[in-house]
Amino acid sequence: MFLPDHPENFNDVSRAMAVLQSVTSYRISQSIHVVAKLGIADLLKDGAKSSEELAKITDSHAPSLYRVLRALASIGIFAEDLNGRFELTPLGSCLQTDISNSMRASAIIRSEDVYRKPWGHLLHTVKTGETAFRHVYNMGLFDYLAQNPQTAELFDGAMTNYSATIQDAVLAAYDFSSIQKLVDIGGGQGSLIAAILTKYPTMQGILFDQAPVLERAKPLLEAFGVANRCQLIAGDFFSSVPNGADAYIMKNIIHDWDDKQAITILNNCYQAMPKNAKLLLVEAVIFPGNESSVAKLLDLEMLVLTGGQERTEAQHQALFQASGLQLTKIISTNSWQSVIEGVRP
Ligand SMILES: C[S@@+](CC[C@H](N)C(=O)[O-])C[C@H]1O[C@@H](n2cnc3c(N)ncnc32)[C@H](O)[C@@H]1O
Repeated sequence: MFLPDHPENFNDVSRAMAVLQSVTSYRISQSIHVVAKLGIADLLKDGAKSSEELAKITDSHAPSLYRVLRALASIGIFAEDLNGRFELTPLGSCLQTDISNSMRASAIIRSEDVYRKPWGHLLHTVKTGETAFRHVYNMGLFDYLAQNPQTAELFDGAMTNYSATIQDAVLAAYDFSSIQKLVDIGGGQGSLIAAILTKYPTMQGILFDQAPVLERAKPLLEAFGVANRCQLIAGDFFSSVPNGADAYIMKNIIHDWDDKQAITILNNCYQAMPKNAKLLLVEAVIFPGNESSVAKLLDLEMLVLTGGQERTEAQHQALFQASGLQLTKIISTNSWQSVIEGVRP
């Protein structure tokens, strides 16, 4: 956060500068987008390179690339040495491709048209309540992704990046040991179910998502060595979900949808669940108060892109109740997401 924690302690100029830093943060996101897209962090993983060398490999304009790298070095993304060569820093390392804490796909997609154009229409959403994405593209985000496979691949990669940052916290906070068969509804590329199946070697899994997404999930499940215990089932969670498992998990699904749609998905789970089966949501819970909150900012992505929302405990409770489910507990994790556990009574 750029804004000072206690703005009342700052003078007029420092307050104005703090606001200006937030207002101009696009300079940073656009610059990170460029270096992520050019794969600069991957090119630096074996050692420092000059902007001329990097420009030659990436077919770029060296003086312009230098200015972008210099600016990013000023905020710790890279470091420039005395010979004008750039090297990776711990922050810049996160822009590499094949590492567990990679944010490269996230950095790229955030400044692509699929995100950037709708964000330019936030005012329209605030004036009318219409989701900016629908206003711009005349369809929902997931229909757009189905029609744009390259963007969809990037989106899945960004979700996988995101998941990697919280799934250890989920595994540490929640005991899955009583579960024999777990269905991950809208599980994307399967990184969460793969991590759970790895920790629980006798558990069987089902990864449920749209067919093209499942195609992209196969390599990840194979890489984790769990493909033989994880069935892939394609379908539409607005119609039905696989029957008869003793637990169902949905990570960052319900927040994509408005209350009516969320209740339809939850009720389809209810219909498929045997008595006493568990439903687990991995979602943010919005708490009252003005503390800085990842969830309150992510909520704006839902406002702009999907038409969903991040929810308070009472709002989650109301969704469960309207779907026939009983919310049993909310377990906070060592991340900004919680595990919300429910049961089919
Ligand atoms: C925000 S992503 C979450 C992916 C994954 N759970 C994660 O946290 O990384 C939403 C997922 O829902 C899937 N999805 C969207 N609409 C769907 C539908 N109607 N039926 C099944 N899956 C759907 C998308 O393909 C995508 O994988």
